[in-house]
Amino acid sequence: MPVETLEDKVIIKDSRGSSAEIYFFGATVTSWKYRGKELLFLSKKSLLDGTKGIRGGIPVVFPQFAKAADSSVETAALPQHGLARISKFEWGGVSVDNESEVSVRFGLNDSQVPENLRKVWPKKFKLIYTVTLNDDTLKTNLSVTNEDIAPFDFNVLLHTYYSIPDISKVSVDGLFNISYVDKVKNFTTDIDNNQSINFTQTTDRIYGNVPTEIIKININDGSNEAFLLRRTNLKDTVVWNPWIDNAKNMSDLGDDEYKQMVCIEPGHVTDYITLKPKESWEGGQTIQYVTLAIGHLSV
Ligand SMILES: O=P(O)(O)OC[C@H]1O[C@@H](O)[C@H](O)[C@@H](O)[C@@H]1O
Repeated sequence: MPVETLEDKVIIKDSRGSSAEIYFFGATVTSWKYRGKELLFLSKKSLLDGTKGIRGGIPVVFPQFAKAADSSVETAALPQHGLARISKFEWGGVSVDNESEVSVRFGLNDSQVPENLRKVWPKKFKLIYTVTLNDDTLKTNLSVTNEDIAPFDFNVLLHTYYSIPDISKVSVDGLFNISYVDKVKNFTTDIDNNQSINFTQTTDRIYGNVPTEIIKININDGSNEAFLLRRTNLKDTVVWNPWIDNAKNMSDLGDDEYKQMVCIEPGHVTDYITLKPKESWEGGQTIQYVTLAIGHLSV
């Protein structure tokens, strides 16, 4: 059975032994295993009972990234990272199931959103989230449709937590020379002139309008493993690691777990996408896990 639907989640398996698990709560992908090896981080302290957003995997951020800086925008009263990650999606069924690919869908419309959230952002919308597994590649794709009678604005972001052996052995390529807003330095704008990003302290950067085709997350422990991230219609990328002090202050992250995770989050967050009634927007990410020595990639 390549697709197993349980009460709280769906498990998909590909013919070569890769698998993924997706909770209905937030349509959060909580596990992606390449032939048995876990590639996504999920905190041991994460609640999975639908009372709080899941700490790990790939929470879907919609329609607001972080807290809105401008209190006059329509999404300003929503909680941090919006409503999708704390709403229960419905099962949309299997869309592809063949030798090379398994693809499943989840849906969310405004009537399924908790009442308190619907009150503060009373828009009619429909999300369709598609998760596709193909051996070493995971694709997550979101479509947003405006079912209201007036336009609305939204942010979107795929808050991907990669599982890593040690944060000191990770580097990220592909964001060199691109300006970013540094949340750690009071939202100042900066440009990194290091070829790769390395992690030695709290890192919380919003890279805007990233032209790079491939962002590469390298595991520098001699294993020659890397993730190749390709984005569709997601122009911005957030890079986040909470580091020691923030980890200690988070109830759903173990004190040392910051070492085992890095978030590389493709999204559209530096401004809002406006959708007119009946219009749809679509975007997503494709992540390939590579294990061979593939030499220097020019990214
Ligand atoms: O604790 P949350 O709401 O899941 O957010 C986690 C992090 O998410 C990142 O996307 C933000 O840039 C960080 O500022 C934030 O701390």
